[in-house]
Amino acid sequence: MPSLEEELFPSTPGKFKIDRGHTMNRQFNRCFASTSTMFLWALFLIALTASYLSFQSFVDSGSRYFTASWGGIQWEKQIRSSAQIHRSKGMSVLVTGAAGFVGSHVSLALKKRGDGVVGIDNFNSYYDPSLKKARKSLLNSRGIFIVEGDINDARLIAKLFDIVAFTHVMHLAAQAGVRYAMENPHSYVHSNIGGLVTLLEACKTANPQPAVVWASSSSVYGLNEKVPFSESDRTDQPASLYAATKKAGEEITHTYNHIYGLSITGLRFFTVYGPFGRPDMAYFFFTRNILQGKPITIFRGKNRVDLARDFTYIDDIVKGCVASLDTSGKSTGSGGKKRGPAPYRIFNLGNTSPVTVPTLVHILERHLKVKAKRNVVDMPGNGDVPFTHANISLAQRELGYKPTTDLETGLKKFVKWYLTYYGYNRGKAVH
Ligand SMILES: O=C(O)[C@H]1O[C@H](OP(=O)(O)OP(=O)(O)OC[C@H]2O[C@@H](n3ccc(=O)[nH]c3=O)[C@H](O)[C@@H]2O)[C@H](O)[C@@H](O)[C@H]1O
Repeated sequence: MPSLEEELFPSTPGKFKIDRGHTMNRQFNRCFASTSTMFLWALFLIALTASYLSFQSFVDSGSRYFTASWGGIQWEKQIRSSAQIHRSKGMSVLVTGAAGFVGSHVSLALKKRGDGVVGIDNFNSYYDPSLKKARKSLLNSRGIFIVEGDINDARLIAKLFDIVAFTHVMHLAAQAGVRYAMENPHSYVHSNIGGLVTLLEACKTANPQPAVVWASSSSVYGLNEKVPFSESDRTDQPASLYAATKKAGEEITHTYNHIYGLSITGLRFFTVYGPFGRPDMAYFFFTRNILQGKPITIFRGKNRVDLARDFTYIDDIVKGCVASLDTSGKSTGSGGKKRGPAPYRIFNLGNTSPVTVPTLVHILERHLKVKAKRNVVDMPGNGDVPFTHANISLAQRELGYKPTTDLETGLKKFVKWYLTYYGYNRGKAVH
C-alpha cells in the first residue's frame, strides 16, 4: 500500500495505479489532493517571494545605511546651515563640482555676497584629489559645506532637494579635458550625459523648480573656421567626444526647458585658467615642467601655424556665472509639469582676445624667470582644435559681462599662487 506521501507526490506519474473498484472516489480524492498540493505550493512560493523581496530591500537599505558617506541628522544640519541666505533677495544655490576649479571660485563668490551655497563633488581622481581637498578646506573655512557624492546618485540629489528648496543650481560637475576623452570615453558619457540627466530629473521634480545655469564649452564650435565664434554659429562638427557630450548637454537641457519649464542657461567657457586651476591644462603643467627643468611639448597646427586659445581668467568667468544666476528668470513648472514658457539661454564666456600657445609659454618664462625646454610637434589628431575666439556681445548685452584680465596679468596671478601653494625649492616645485 502506497504511503500518503507517495500518493500525493508519486515518484513517476505513470506509476500511479487506478483502482477500478473505487474509481469515482479515487478521482475525487486525487482531484482534492492535487488542488491542496497546488494550494500548498502557491502558499510556499508566495512566502518565498515575499521573504526574498524583504531581504533584498533590507540588504539595499542596510548597505546604504552602512556604506553611504551621506545622511544623518548632523549631515542635514550642516546642509541647512550652509544653504542659509544672509542678504535680502538672496538665493540658495546647489553648486555641483564645488571642489573643482570653477565650482570652488563661484561658491566662494556667492557665499561672500550672502547667498546660501551647498556644494556637491565626488572627488574623483581624474587629477590630484588633494588639490580638490584643499579647495574644500578653503570653502569649509568660509562656511560652505560640500556633500561628498555623485550627481548620478538620484537618491542623494532628491534628498538634497528635500532638505533645501534650492532657488538655483549651478551645474559645474563634469568630466573635463579634450584629449583624455580618447583614453576614457565612458567617463564623459557617465558624467556629462548620465549625470546631467539625473540632475535635471531632480530639478524638474523639485517643488519649486530651481533655475539651472550650467557649463557647456567653447569646444562645441569644433572645426568651425568663421571667427569670432557666435552663439548662433553651427555646432554640429565637434572634434572630440568631450565636445560631443557638451553639445549633447545643450540639446538635453533644451528638452527639459521645453517639456518641464526649467529655466536653463548654458555657458560656453573658453579655456579658463587661474589660481587653484586644473593640473591637466597646458598652462598648469607647462608651469610645473618649466620649474622642474623638464621639457614641454608645444603642438603646432597645419602649415606650421601656431595654435591659439581665447584664454579666460577665472575672475571674469565667475562674474559671468554670477550674472547668469542673477538674470536666469524663474522656472515655470510644478509637480513635474510645465506651466508656461521658461527662459532658455546660451552665452559665450571668453576673453575675446586669443593668444598663441608659444606666446603663453613666453609669458610663463618671464613670470617664472626660468627658460622652457621646448619640444615643438605637429598637433596630433586627438580632439584639439586649432584656435578659439569668442564673440561675447550677447553676454555683454544680456549679462553685463565684460572681461578685464588679460593673459599677462592673469598668468602673473596664477604663478604667484602656484609658487605659494606648491613651494619653490632650487628650481623644483614641491608637491
Ligand atoms: O574651452 C574649453 O571648453 C576647453 O578648454 C580647455 O581645453 P583646451 O583649450 O584644449 O586647453 P588646454 O588643454 O590647456 O590646451 C591649451 C592649448 O595648449 C595646447 N597644448 C596642450 C597640451 C600640450 O601638451 N601641448 C600643447 O601645445 C593645446 O593644443 C591648446 O591649443 C579645457 O581643458 C577643456 O576642459 C575645455 O573646458
